[in-house]
Amino acid sequence: MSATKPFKVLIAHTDVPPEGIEILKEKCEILQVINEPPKNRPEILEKIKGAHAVIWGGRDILNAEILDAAGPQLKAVSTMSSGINNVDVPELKKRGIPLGSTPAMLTVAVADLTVGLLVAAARRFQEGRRKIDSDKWDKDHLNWLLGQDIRGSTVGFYGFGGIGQAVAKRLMGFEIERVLYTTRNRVRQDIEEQFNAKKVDFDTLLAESDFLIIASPLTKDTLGLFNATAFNKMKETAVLVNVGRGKIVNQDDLYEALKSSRIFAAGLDVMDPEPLPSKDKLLTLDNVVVTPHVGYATRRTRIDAANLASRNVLQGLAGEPMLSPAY
Ligand SMILES: O=CC(=O)O
Repeated sequence: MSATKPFKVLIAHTDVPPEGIEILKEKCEILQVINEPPKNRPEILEKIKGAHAVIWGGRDILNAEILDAAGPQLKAVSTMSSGINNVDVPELKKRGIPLGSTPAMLTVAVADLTVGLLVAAARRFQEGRRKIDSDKWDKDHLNWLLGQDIRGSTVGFYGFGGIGQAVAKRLMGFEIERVLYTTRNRVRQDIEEQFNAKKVDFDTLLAESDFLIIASPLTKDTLGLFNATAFNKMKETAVLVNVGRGKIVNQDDLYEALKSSRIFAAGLDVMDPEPLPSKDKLLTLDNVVVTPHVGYATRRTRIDAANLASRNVLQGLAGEPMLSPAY
């Protein structure tokens, strides 16, 4: 009976899989948001009153307005994401509220999609599809639609955490030659050995990568980092893949670099803005493959993320450190 349960937890998104939040039921009364975003904001503000914890499933902003509406008894928040750039972290910290996130649960699905984008961009999927659509399938020229080889290539990672390493693991099966990475801290030696990986500075990463994968969070240091200056240092045959955040790339500069064939192609799961308008100039290009930020959109990933978010908030409610703290 809900009256006997000590805690109230708000599930602030309609699509959180019930299997993932099952473990909350023993100790918590579950309040579920029913409306879809963005119409759910007033509903969240109403339902969060008196909640002890919240699972923040969507990409809308969790800020002081939400925390004020909840009240001082709020003890734990968890996202179901890797990125937490939609959360006002200083505000949560100021109030002493622990925040959990679920990066480890997303790694496999995002890594799979990253490899998909890399192959699609390298092998010109978008252009090929457009040729078919416009009855321009050319069967007479041997050099038609030649792509970039993955075998024997140097793959560069901007950000070489869980996702980057999972991508590298998958790409070993494609017989890549070596891995370069740029991160603040060097990864463990055994990981470097496993992938024949070497930490390099940003300019070396740009100059030597055949495939350059952005798998890092958006911070003030990464905002707009991949701009014209960066693209001008890359190989003309290089393929850029972004599964981090759209704003890490200066998209106008990327458009110019792709249009002028300064770089070969790009595969993007993240863009700026999101949703990307259907009339965006980027979509006019043949050498860009886009997916609508679906890196972690698999059924199992969603369940696993909801489950970890639930365990995070249960820990927070018990006054224990979260299993996957965001800070
Ligand atoms: O992009 C997805 C996430 O940050 O979880």
